[in-house]
Amino acid sequence: MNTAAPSSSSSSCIPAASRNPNLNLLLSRSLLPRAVCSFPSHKNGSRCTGLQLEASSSSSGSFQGLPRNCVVGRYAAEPLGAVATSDAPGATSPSVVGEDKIGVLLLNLGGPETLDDVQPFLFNLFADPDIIRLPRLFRFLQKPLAQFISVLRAPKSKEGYASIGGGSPLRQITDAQAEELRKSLWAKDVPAKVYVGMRYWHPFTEEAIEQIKRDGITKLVVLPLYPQFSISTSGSSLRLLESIFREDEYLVNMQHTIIPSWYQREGYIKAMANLIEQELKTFDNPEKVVIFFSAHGVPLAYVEEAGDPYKAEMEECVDLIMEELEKRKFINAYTLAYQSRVGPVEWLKPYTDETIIDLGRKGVKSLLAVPISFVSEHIETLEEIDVEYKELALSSGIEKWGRVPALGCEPTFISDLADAVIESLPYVGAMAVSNLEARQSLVPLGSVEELLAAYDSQRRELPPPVTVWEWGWTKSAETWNGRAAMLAVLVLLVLEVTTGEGFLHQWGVLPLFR
Ligand SMILES: C=CC1=C(C)c2cc3[nH]c(cc4nc(cc5[nH]c(cc1n2)c(C)c5CCC(=O)O)C(CCC(=O)O)=C4C)c(C)c3C=C
Ligand SMILES: [Fe+2]
Repeated sequence: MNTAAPSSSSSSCIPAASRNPNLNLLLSRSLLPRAVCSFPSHKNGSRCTGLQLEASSSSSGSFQGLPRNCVVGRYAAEPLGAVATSDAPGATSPSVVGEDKIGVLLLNLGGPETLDDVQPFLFNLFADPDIIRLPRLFRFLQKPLAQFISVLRAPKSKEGYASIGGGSPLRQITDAQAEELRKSLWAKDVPAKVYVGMRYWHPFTEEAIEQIKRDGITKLVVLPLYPQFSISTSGSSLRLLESIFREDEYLVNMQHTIIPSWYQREGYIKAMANLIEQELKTFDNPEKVVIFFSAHGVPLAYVEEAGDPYKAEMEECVDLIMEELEKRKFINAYTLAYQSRVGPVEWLKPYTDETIIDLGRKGVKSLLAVPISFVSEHIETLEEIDVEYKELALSSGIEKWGRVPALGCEPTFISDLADAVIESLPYVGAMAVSNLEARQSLVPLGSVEELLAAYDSQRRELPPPVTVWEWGWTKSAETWNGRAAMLAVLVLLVLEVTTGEGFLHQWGVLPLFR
């Protein structure tokens, strides 16, 4: 039985110097031409032209099926001619390109570093209106609700983090990725400083921004470390960033650009295919292995009500990886499912656990799990996939189980991120000059709202992913009854938590969660 653990070498941080020299060919290549615009008004996947961001901001925000970021754009060829390397790699002073100091800000989720961090980390997560969006009238309940849910969930989450060594590895891995990216940029003659800004734990985005200001960065490339865009991940981080920028004179004047998603980049696709190929070869009969892509889920309402492009981007990403594998003569069966749902609302389907059981029932014997929505090892790869889903697979009739490691500092991947940064440099500060080509391709200063509006124009209320209460006969009645009941219960719970009195205390339930 093959129960091979993911090989650590591919996810460990290998010096940029050892990367494949052929990859330098990617340096001047544009973003994959295959990536088509699927803004709401372009449902047939036609290519973007002109002011897509503005055009889409007035549309309905409910776009099933195809919405994806318009990150195609042509690459304006000449920008790096002006780059002058003035520091040696490894120097600590901010990078200087001509008069400019270039910074790259990596945005990520963040994770609790100790078990004591778990509840406050969860509070930050649930206090985010892009994770739980309450009706306007009840916004004042966001923080008490976050407090309540985080206290309730903390014991289960702590168990998970305890089982992977007492905390999330995310900070360490993201720092290592930042360092490798810096080295790769320097090796490509782009001396830049790389910063890490987390959404829910240290180093917080605000801390990174303070450092960027202290370093006097004049041009900033913002790169969310999520390959696919979701309102709940990159969207949330970008919304926060824009609010920080708006309130700060220095930042308002600093030129920047944003790479909203990059799942379709050739280097990323190749890096994923490399890792999959490597793991496939550890099976006795690689051709019989079903490749099982498992992505972090989001509540269905994000896609169906708010227009989150996440599902469409995920599906396209899987197709691109499989096409790459086919080119390498791996014609395996494959499937995509969604994991890590929280609470009883409906999330994207099919669910990973149900799909594993189903595959076992259908007689599949070899399964290779591929985490697809995130580029670092984290609790959901190390605990949920490696322990829970593996056990489930083995008890469902699957005999051989393997798991592809997360990309981490895989050199092809890091080199491609560096290329993405370099390709974005011509667009830095593009809004200031209203450069149409730039607006078509990347997200310029001040345009985050426009980007989000493309998917999330009405900022609709989204059912909290963690609490639901439903009754009634029609769908609409159920929804409104559910919301009203849920809010009534929330008010009672908040009162109970804040006063220390109420039915849960009477029943002796609440102190259990303390
Ligand atoms: C693309 C990746 C992710 C999406 C989309 C996403 C949406 C999402 N997540 C929650 C709730 C939780 N997420 C938690 C941890 C967590 N989430 C992601 C990634 C995505 N989340 C990662 C990488 C991690 C792990 C970070 C780490 O510590 O290593 C947690 C905490 C862990 C737990 O208790 O299970 C929660 C809760 C929601 C509600 C959501 C979409 C609305
Ligand atoms: Fe999550």
